[in-house]
Amino acid sequence: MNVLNVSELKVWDSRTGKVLIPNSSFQVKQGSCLAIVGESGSGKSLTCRAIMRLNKAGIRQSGDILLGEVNLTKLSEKEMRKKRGKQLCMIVQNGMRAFDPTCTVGAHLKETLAWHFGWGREEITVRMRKAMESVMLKDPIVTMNSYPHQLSGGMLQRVMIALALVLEPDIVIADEPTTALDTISQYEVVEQFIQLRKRMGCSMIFVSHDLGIVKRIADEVLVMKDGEIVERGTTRNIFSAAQHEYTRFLVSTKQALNRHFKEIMGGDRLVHH
Ligand SMILES: Nc1ncnc2c1ncn2[C@@H]1O[C@H](COP(=O)(O)OP(=O)(O)OP(=O)(O)O)[C@@H](O)[C@H]1O
Repeated sequence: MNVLNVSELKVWDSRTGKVLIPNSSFQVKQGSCLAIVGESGSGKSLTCRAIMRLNKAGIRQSGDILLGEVNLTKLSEKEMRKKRGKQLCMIVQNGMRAFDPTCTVGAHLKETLAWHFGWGREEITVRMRKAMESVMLKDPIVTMNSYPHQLSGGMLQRVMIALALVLEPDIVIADEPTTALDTISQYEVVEQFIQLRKRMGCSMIFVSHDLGIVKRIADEVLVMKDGEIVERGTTRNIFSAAQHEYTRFLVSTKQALNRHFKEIMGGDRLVHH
C-alpha cells in the first residue's frame, strides 16, 4: 500500500514561465524510505516543498498529491496547516532556520504540540522528555530551556526527530537533514533517522546527495536530473545495476571518492560495496 502518491507533478516559476519540474510521478510505500538523489539544482527540494505545499510565492504547481486517500492539492491552506507536522513532517537541512531565534526550543515544541493535540504543559514535557532521551539528547530539560543558537546543528536535528517521534506523522520528509553537520554528527543523526523508522515504522522521503547515507537508510531510490526523474529502483539495484548513465556517473563518483581516500590514507585499493 502506498502512503503517498504523487502524480504528474509540475512545478514552474510563474514570473518567468520557466518549468522547473515538468512531470513527476512517484509513490512512497507504507513503512518504506524513498531516497531522492541528484546533483544540486536537480529539483529535489522543490519536490519536497511541493508535497508540503511550501514552495515560495511565485512558484506554482499542478498535479495530484495523495496522502492516503486525501488529495493535498485540494485542501484549503487552513486544512493543509493541520496536516503539516501532524501527518507530514518536514526536517530541513539547517535546523537553525526552522526555529525562531527569540524563543526557547521548548517554547516551539509546546506551541506545536498544544496546537496539534491540545495537550497541557505537563503532558508535553513528559512526552518530549521521553522522546529526547530516546534520540540521545541527554539533558532534555536543559535542551528545552535553550535558545536555538545555544545548541549544535546535530542537537537541533535530533530535537526535530524527537518532535517527529511525538507527532507520529504518516510520513517524514527529510531534505538533506545531515548536510550542514560535521561528519560525527552526521553519523549520529543518520542513526537516529534509522531508529525513528524502526520505532515508528514511519514512511520517509530522504533527500541526500550522499550516496553512502542513502545506501544505509533507503529502500528505494529516485534519481533526479534537471527536474526529471531519470531512474528509479530498489536501493540494491540502483547501486549494483544502475541503468541510466547519469546514475552510473553518480555511483562511480562516489566510488572514485572512496578510492581517492584510500589512495591517500592507505588500505585496500579495491572498494567493496
Ligand atoms: N524560488 C525559486 N525561484 C526560481 N527558481 C527556483 C526557486 N527555487 C528553486 N529554483 C530552481 O529550481 C531548480 C531546482 O532547485 P532545487 O532547490 O529543487 O534543487 P535541489 O536538487 O534541491 O538542489 P540542492 O541540492 O542544491 O538543494 C534549480 O534550477 C533552481 O534554480
